[in-house]
Amino acid sequence: MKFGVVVFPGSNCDRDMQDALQNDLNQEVTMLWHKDKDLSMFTTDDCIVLPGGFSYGDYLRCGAIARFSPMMQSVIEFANKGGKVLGVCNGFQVLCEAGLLPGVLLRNANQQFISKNIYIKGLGSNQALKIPIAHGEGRYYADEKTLDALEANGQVIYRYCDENGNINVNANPNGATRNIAGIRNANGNVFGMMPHPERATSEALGNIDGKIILNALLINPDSTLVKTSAELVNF
Ligand SMILES: NC(=O)CC[C@H](N)C(=O)O
Repeated sequence: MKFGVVVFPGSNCDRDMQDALQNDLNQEVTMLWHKDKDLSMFTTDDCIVLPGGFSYGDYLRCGAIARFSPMMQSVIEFANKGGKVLGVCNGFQVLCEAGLLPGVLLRNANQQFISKNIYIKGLGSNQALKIPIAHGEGRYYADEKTLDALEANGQVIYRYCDENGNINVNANPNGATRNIAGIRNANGNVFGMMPHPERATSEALGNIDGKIILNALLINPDSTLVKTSAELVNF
C-alpha cells in the first residue's frame, strides 16, 4: 500500500506525516504538491493523506481555500471512486469544506489555540489513547439529524475521553458536539480527525499511541479505513 501526502502552502505537519509513515510504519510515501493533480500512480487500495497545518494561512476559514486547489479536485475524484483518504487536523477541516465528510470545525469553545496531549477512544473500545492536539478551530459541529445518523451508522470513530476512557464534558478540549474527535464517511473510505497520530509514533517522541491509529490504514482487509480500537490494539 502506498501513501501520498499532499503539501499545501502553509502545511506544517506534512514532513511529520511522511516521517511517521516512512520510518515508523515502513510505508512507501510520495509527497504531492497542491498545484499538481496527477494521482495515476495510486490505486484505490492506496491512501492519500491531507496533513495538518495552516493551509493558505487559514484565511476565510481553515481549509476553505485548500478545498479548491487542483490536487483536491483529484482527491475528491479519488475518494468518490473509493480510494482511501485520511485528513488530520487541517486535513480534516479541508475534508469537511470539500463535502467529503459531513459537518464543520468551528472555533474552539474557549476561543484559543490549544496545544496539548488529550485522550481519545475508538468505536467499540474502552482503551484511551494519548494523542496531541494543536488547533484553533477544532470544535466539531453538525446538526442533530446528521449527528444521529453518524452515530447510527458507526461513523463516529474517535471521541475525546479522560485517561480512564470516560467520555465527559471535562475531557472535551474544544467543545466538540458529543465529544467527537474523528469521523468517517458512510462508505468507510474517508476519515478525518483533529488529534495528530503522526506526532505519536515512536519511542523517541515518548508516545506510540498514534501508531495504533495509523496502523489501521495498513491492515484493513475490507478497504474500509478504520478498525475498531479493539482490533487495533492487537497490533
Ligand atoms: N495543526 C493544525 O492542523 C491546525 C489547523 C488549523 N490551522 C487550526 O488552527 O485549527
